[in-house]
Amino acid sequence: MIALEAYNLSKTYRDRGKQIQAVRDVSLTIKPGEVLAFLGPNGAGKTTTIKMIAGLIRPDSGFVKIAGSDPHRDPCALKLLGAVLEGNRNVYWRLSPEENLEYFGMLRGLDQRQAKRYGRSLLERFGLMDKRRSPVQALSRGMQQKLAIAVALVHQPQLLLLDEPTLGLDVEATENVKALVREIAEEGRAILLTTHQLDIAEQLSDRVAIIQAGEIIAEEPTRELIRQFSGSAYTIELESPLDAKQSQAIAALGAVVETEQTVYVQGAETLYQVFAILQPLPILRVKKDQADLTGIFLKLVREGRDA
Ligand SMILES: Nc1ncnc2c1ncn2[C@@H]1O[C@H](COP(=O)(O)OP(=O)(O)OP(=O)(O)O)[C@@H](O)[C@H]1O
Repeated sequence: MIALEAYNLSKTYRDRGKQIQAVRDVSLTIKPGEVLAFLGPNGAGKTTTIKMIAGLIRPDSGFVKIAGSDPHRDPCALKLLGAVLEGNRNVYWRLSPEENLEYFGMLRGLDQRQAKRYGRSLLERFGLMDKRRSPVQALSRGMQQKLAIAVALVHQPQLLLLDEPTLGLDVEATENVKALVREIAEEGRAILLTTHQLDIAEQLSDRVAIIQAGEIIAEEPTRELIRQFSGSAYTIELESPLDAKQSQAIAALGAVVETEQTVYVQGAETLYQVFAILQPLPILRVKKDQADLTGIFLKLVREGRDA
C-alpha cells in the first residue's frame, strides 16, 4: 500500500481582506521505505502542504490518504503518522525521555506496557539510555532532536514527516540523525523530509519534489535529477605537462587546456580524441563534472521566478 497519497491539494489563506494562494494543485506520493525530499524557497508552501498532510490544516480542495486513510475524515489515520515539525516541539521539556515516550505512545493508542517497551527499545537504539530519566531541557540539542524523532516513531507509524531534522546540529549529531533517517526508511517507513540543507537532502532522499510559489516545479528520483543536470563535461588531470604540439592539437578539437596538466573537455567523443593526442602521457585522473542538488535547485527556482 502507498504510504502517502496527496492529490491536488490547494489552500488559499485570507489575511486582512487579501487572498494568498499558498498551495495550488500539489500532488505527492511516497512508497514504504522511500525518502522524499520536499524542497522549496521560503514561503513556497511547504509548511502549508505538510500541515494539510498531517491533518492540521483542511485543504480547500484535494485529499490526503495515509496508508489508505484520510486524516481529515478518519482520526485513526493520525495513528499511521509521526511528525517532527517546527523544531522539536513534539516533546515535553520538563518530562524525561522515558516519560515522553510513554505519554505519547499512549496518546497514539498503545497500552502502557507496549508504550514502555517500544519507548525503551527506541532509547537503546538512539543511544539515549543514559539520559532516560533526565528532564529533556537538560539534554543537548542533538539528543533532544533524536528524542523528538523517537517520540514520533513510538507508535510505529507508516509515514514520518521530518521538518529540518538536522538544523542547528553539530557535525557528529548531524551524522547520527542522518544514519537514523536511513535506518527508519530501511525498516520500510515512508519519510517526507523538508530541509533547506540541500546536501542533506541529496544524501538522504530517493526522490525530490521542488515547490515554488505553491506549485510543484520538479519531481524526479534524486539520482535521475542529478544525472539530467550533470553535463557531459570532463576534467583530465595529467601526471606530467603537455608539450606545445599536444596543447595546440587539443585546442583545435575545441577542448580547453586550463593548465599544463589539466584539460577541460566537453562531450565523450572529444574525450576519446583528446586521449589519443595525449598518448603516451600518463593520465592521473578523469573527473566527470557532477551537478549537485544545490546547483539544480537554484537553477530551477531562478528559472521559475523569471518565467
Ligand atoms: N496562517 C497564514 N495566514 C496567511 N498567510 C499564510 C499563513 N501561513 C502561511 N501563509 C502564507 O502562505 C505562503 C506559504 O507559506 P508556507 O509557510 O507554507 O511556506 P514554506 O515553504 O513553509 O516557507 P518556509 O521555508 O519559509 O518555512 C506564504 O506566502 C505565507 O506568507
